[in-house]
Amino acid sequence: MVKPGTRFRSLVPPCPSQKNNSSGSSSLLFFPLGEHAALSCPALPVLCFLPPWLTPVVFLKACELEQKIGLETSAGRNCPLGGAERAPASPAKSPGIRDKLLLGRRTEDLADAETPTAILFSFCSAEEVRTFFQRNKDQYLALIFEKSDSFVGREVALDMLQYENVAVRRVLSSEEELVEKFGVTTFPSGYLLLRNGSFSRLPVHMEARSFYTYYLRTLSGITRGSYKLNATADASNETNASQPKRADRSKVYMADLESTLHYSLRVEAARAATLSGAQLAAFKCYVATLVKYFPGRPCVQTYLQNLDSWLRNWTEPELPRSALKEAMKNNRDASHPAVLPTNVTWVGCQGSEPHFRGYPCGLWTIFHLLTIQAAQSGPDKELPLEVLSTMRCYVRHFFGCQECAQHFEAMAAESMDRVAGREEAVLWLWSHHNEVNARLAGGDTEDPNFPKLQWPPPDMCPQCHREERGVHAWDQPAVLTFLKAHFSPANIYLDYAEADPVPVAREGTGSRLGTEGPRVEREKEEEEEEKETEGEMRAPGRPGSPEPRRPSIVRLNPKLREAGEDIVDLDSFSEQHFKSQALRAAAGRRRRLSKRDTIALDRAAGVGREHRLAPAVLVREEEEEAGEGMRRSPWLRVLGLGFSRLDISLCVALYFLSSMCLLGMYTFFRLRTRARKGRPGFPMA
Ligand SMILES: Cc1cc2nc3c(=O)[nH]c(=O)nc-3n(C[C@H](O)[C@H](O)[C@H](O)COP(=O)(O)OP(=O)(O)OC[C@H]3O[C@@H](n4cnc5c(N)ncnc54)[C@H](O)[C@@H]3O)c2cc1C
Repeated sequence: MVKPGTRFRSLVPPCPSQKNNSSGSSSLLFFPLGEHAALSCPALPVLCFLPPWLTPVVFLKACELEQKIGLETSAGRNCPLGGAERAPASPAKSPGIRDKLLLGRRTEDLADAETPTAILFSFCSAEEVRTFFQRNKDQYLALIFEKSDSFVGREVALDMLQYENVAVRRVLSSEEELVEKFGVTTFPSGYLLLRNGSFSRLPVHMEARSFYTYYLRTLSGITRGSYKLNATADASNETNASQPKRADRSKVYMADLESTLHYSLRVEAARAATLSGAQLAAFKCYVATLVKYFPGRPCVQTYLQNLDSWLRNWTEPELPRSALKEAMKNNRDASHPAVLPTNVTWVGCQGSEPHFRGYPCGLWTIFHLLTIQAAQSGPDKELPLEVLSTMRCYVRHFFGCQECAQHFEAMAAESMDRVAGREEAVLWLWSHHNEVNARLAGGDTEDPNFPKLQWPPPDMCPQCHREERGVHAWDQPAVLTFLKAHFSPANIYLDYAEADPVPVAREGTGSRLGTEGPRVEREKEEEEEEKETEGEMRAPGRPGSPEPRRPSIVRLNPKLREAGEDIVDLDSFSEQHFKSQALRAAAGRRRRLSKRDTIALDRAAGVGREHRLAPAVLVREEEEEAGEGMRRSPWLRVLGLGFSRLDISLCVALYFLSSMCLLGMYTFFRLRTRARKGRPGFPMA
């Protein structure tokens, strides 16, 4: 449970300015190996040609010298601004050797100016800005104007490294030409340049890292590298059957909620041939909670009430699917029609491709909605776990993604029981959903158009976010207020929902319930019902598709799995992005971007849930393989030099050759001297 005052952990190493004993080099842990090795010590190639006994001395001297040169260069020769603007090097903020080599230099002065390392540890000049779009294909250039002791620019650059079409550069406050050109008056402040030369200030609520990063990531055309590849690979054989719908993410859509209910009740829960024991109890509990708290249209509420009473009357230990199916049919002819639409239409939960989002998104939305409704309709301390326990039971017994269910169960087992009030339950679900978001962010199954953010993002709820000495923190009372408004019946919209079979009654559900979709023929509906509940279960959001829907699971970050319950990792995105970039760089082309780590949610009816771990394991293995270079042998880690295996092998080979060469020369001269000594002298004349 998120307790008041919980600190939200940042996985990106804290700014050196906030650390007391930082070496400042920890952020380099995840650098791509190539750069890492190259930066470890520039003397490496020289060392390879030295005989072993000279190595340590020369190595240390060379590194020392290089370090000095780096600093002197940045202080004077290359930097027209002089030493004044050099990045600080106080002992508390002292950067590591690699940082020192670059810190404070202009990006353009560096031979490897376009590498992440160069970008992060240097600053941008007017000339670089002028020629940027000629040299780069990016659509946007974000400039973070800041003072030399600020780290915001570097942090934002770091956060955005894996994103394409946008570049981030820091500009120092002393770069007069640029400061004047952009009319910068506050530091830090961010500006966005476009290819056509126009620019504007980043419209953020707060001049802080998370606000900049969030804004940049949501710009149109910004993609994460891997997704571009994914999309290209998929483009040829994927067709999105459903029409894209206009959705506003600040709204909740009835079409999503009803589609989710239909799928969960008639497909997911009715998958087993019979329901009994805990499974039957979980189902009854789910329906009863829906009746109590789901703010549905009257026909849907009647439907749920009828089903609930029918279930209450069912006293047999086993409930066969055929009986349940019959009980779950719509009844349009009754004086109070009981109808739960059978068409599946995703609006707010629509993915950019059919295999993204959809049902799991709808399920989260339903349960958030239920926790909020429960919090607003009873004494706070009364049955605080009512909705959360229902969700836990539903997920455990019915949710088609078994691995997801296991993760959720683990989270629930750890802290759900400690929830003592209904509002706390709302926040528990919110924070744990964010934990899941953090774990899945950057994974292959994340919809590129809907990146997994810590929710609500700053533009949806600026007052929910705070920065305390550069570290992100949530304002929980503000979050609660926001959640209550977002998941309120007044914010549920009827766009694309099936026409209400009882139009008169619609008035009761509020003015938001306005627009309507075409009414589905009853026969067609019944046909669909049959299709949905029998035989092969089809994908929601993909009508007629022969393929089962495959919502997917992303492998877990074990580090995050270990994380305590109270921690919400806002910055885990950056960490994950950065790490995955390092892994990609190390693995080169080997990485298969994929649906390989996806598992099928839906399986043949009656079989229940299936759990395919193999693909996830494969990916994990692949990831381990990719990260091999990072897991160096202990003595190398102790040295902390960042040599790759290739470096070491080359060195060993060259050491061996040079030693052999020396030995050969020694033997040759020795033999020659001996031969000379032994040879009789020329007879004297
Ligand atoms: C219980 C459960 C466990 C899951 N576990 C896994 C798993 O282990 N691995 C896996 O690959 N997938 C898992 N999923 C699926 C995954 O969480 C997403 O639902 C899915 O990837 C679709 O993501 P989405 O982008 O639509 O957003 P979702 O995460 O599904 O969110 C849906 C909507 O809820 C809102 N929202 C987002 N975050 C919050 C929040 N913190 N609080 C309140 N509202 C929020 C947003 O409006 C968002 O559009 C799980 C789903 C559920 C329901």
